[in-house]
Amino acid sequence: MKVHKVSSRSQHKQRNATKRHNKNKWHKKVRSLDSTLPNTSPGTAKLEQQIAKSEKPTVKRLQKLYTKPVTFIPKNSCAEEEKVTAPSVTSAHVHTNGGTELDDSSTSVDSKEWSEYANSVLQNGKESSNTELPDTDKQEEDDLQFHAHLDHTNNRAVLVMKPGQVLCFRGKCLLTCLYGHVEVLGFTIEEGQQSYPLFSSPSHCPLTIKALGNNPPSSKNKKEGLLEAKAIVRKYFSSEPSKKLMSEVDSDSCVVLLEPLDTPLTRFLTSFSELAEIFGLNSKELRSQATIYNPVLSAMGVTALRGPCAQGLVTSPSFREAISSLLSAWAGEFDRCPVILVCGAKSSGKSTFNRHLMNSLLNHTVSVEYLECDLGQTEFTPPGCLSLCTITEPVLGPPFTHLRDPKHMVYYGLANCQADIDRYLESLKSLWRHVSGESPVIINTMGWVKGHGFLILVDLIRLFSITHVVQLSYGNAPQCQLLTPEFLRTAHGWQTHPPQSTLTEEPASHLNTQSHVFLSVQSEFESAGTSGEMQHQRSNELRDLALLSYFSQLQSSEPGPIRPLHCFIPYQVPHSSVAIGVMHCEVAPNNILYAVNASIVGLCCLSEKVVGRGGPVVLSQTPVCQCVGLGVLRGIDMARGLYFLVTPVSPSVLRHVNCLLLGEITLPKKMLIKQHGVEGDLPYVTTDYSFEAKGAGKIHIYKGLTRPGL
Ligand SMILES: Nc1ncnc2c1ncn2[C@@H]1O[C@H](COP(=O)(O)OP(=O)(O)OP(=O)(O)O)[C@@H](O)[C@H]1O
Repeated sequence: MKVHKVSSRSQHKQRNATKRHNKNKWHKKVRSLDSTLPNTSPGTAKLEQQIAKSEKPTVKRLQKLYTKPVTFIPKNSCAEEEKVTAPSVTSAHVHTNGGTELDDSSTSVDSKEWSEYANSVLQNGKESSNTELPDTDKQEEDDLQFHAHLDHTNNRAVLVMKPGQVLCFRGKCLLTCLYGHVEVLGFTIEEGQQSYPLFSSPSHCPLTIKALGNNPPSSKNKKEGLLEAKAIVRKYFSSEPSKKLMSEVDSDSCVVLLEPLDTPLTRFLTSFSELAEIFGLNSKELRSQATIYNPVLSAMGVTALRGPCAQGLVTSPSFREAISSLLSAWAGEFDRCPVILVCGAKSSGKSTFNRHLMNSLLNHTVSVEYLECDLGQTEFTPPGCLSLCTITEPVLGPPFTHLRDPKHMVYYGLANCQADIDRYLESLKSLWRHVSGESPVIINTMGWVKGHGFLILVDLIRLFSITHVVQLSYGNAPQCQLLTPEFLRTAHGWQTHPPQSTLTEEPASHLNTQSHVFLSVQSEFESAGTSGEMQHQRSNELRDLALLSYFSQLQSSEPGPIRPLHCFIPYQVPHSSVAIGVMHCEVAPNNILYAVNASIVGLCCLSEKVVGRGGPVVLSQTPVCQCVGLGVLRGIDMARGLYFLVTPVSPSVLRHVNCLLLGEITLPKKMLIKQHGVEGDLPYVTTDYSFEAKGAGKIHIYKGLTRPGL
């Protein structure tokens, strides 16, 4: 897209445009002002350390938010179900494949392919059904049997699990607990609760559903429990479920409903050929034929795993102890809510620990606050953003499946903070001012634990009055000095110094002199400390996934064709109403529009009013201000003095945006190279390329090659 030089004529026209749009500078379908949007935080936020001493929320995690209604099944649907169920596989196959129960109702999803696959699994499997198994093997084989029954009419399946049974899987589905309770990534899902989306992607370790059985102190006896469980299973089928399935139901069973999961996000991601298997198996699982043949689960989008690939989350004793003492810290008496900082070297398992901790806390409280300090591997926002989120729902998948609207966010614009540590810390301080102090706070940190990265950790502990430090390590020696209270007494940070130190630059009263509880966690999972090498595991791929996830919000919630970026009607905003700034490098003011065009920009709110004199308003310094989301500046009209911007941010919030910040976070190449439904030349992409062109850049394709010497 062309960017013209600013001319006085265009400036004049643009002044008129500004007048016309004086009130609604964001022109599209601007609705009423959202009065709930808080004011911009000033650039140099003063540190507010003390969280008010406050009451713990007495409400436990909401239960019975809504019970999933049992779908009405028309009377004649039995006949229909019978029609689609043609037995094609004998039960002998089922047992020899070590773990699949094939109810007769499930055979419609069976096929020759499946039978062949089943046989191939059989050859690699351990035993056949008529071989005498030692008791432990029998137990194992038994545990691998997933008793699931498919309801064709409603395209859903009921799975009966016995207490302690674990289903480790790849794929995605919607899970509702119908009877008993199950645990997924630390979160307990009980009968009567809402449905939860589960995503198990090869980008991360597989998810597991663990049956916890029924609550023992029940008012019902065993027999009543059994009858209740059976009645629940029956309710979900139009005809009597198979005898085999019913015989598995017991008073202490767990009964879950599984449904396929299809959302704008999953449709958008899988529309890219490279991401077609984003919820499939990883190469190791494929190679080791780690799947359990179960057509009912497969029909719901779930592939059960077995053997070494079915370990799921590995929790070492220190991992479990840390979680348990943090839960006790929340349950016990305290003057201040626990503020938990989780740190460790790259790929030591910080984010996974955080997810487990967050979910475990959500079993006991309605919300957890999450301060994101990791610019590269963000949990709830696009990369390059620092944020404070209030989390009320469990996170049951990788970050790109659970982006949330943050309570407050600052766009830093880079995937690491080395270039400007002070701006990084000022941004975090400005976010910290919005911590409520009524919920436990989890602080996620970067994997940069050496040199300046380590000094930043020391600062964070002091600045945010951390009550608990969880430090993850792997191997025989810790990757950096342990951040114990004793060490903190004399340690220097980037901005802070030990309180007694004569070198201190800030008054000691501003610093946390309280001590923290130190919890050391030894990560014992196989790949601890090694960056993911498999597809979808590399940091840059995960960042792209987060961005794709963010922009998937533009897609329609109804199934239909995927729409490329240029198909969305852009907002138009006058040059003079929004300031523009480049954060990651020096760009001459004359070239700034070349730089921002066709780029991702942070949509930010400056506290002072932006009034231009016609032409673009260029910032000379990078402000620390609130960011409400990201957008793609898809065009600039110099003649009319307008920016054209595509964003999923709602118009009511956009009205507060008066600053566009450009950083180093770029659009995923996939979004430019694979534009759906475009015939002929792809917008923004050319092969007729001149290195001389201003604002142009070559698309680098990452081939996953390791640099020599690494
Ligand atoms: N306890 C665990 N058991 C099994 N796998 C794990 C465990 N913890 C982490 N992993 C896996 O290791 C990889 C890296 O984990 P994670 O993203 O949690 O590490 P991190 O320290 O947050 O990484 P980064 O420094 O890049 O942010 C992921 O694939 C994750 O699924």
